[in-house]
Amino acid sequence: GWGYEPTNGPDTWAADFPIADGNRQSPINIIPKEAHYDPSLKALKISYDPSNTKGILNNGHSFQVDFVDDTDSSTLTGGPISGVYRLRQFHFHWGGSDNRGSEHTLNGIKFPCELHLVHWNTKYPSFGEAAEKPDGLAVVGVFLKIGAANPRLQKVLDALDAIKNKGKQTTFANFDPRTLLPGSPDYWTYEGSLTTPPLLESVTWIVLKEPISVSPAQMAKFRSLLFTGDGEAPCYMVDNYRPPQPLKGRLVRASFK
Ligand SMILES: Nc1nnc(SCC(=O)Nc2ccc(S(N)(=O)=O)cc2)s1
Ligand SMILES: [Zn+2]
Repeated sequence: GWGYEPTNGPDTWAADFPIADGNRQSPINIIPKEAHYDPSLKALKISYDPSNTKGILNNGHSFQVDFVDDTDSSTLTGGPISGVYRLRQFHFHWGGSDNRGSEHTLNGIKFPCELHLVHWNTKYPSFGEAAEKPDGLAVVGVFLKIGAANPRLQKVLDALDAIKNKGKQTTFANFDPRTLLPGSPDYWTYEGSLTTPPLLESVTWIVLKEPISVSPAQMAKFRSLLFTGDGEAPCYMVDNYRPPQPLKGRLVRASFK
């Protein structure tokens, strides 16, 4: 199956997922000077209910915190989207060292890590259905930059020892992902795709301008996870990021001047 090694990594994905060479692929390199300020863009409205937290899973590509999404209790509205999108899960992408790891880049600069909060449009009956529609998903991306330890991350990182191997999951409750968001509401937005197979072109990307902090020791926790299952030759879960893809004429809009 697909992965991030030389034999199954991003450069090989087009063989099984031809949409990899599509016209609205993600991530992209964001060049702030080439983004278009759009005064009609609304503020993001994010409201999460921590009691919707369902669990934490090592899926062999990243780890994700899953949310109960059978009601409108954890939602994203406003910003560039219309209607109500429900939080499904959040996960991260990171590098084997601090000079790489993010999927989106800023003026070609890679951050050590990037958080994705995945939401689906409730005009569709399920995540799976929404994932197949051009306006089906909205993912909020947050850059992490090396600095002081981030206490908001710690509860997530403390759960990683219990999900070291692919397929492992454990209970994880009462987490408010809002605590992971930076103070500034400023964002860039563009029409893109899932950044892993099936690479579906169904994502309205909302990338926040202000990074949050992560310490070197906290980055080491991310890098302690394994891509591999129990009993397999261990392979550290690092460099699980897709590099930037061609813009192909797309507009990147900014919510700020
Ligand atoms: N019918 C379908 N069910 N599930 C899928 S794909 C499962 C899924 O959530 N994939 C996913 C892949 C990448 C991203 S990301 N990195 O945020 O673009 C988010 C989510 S398609
Ligand atoms: Zn992601």
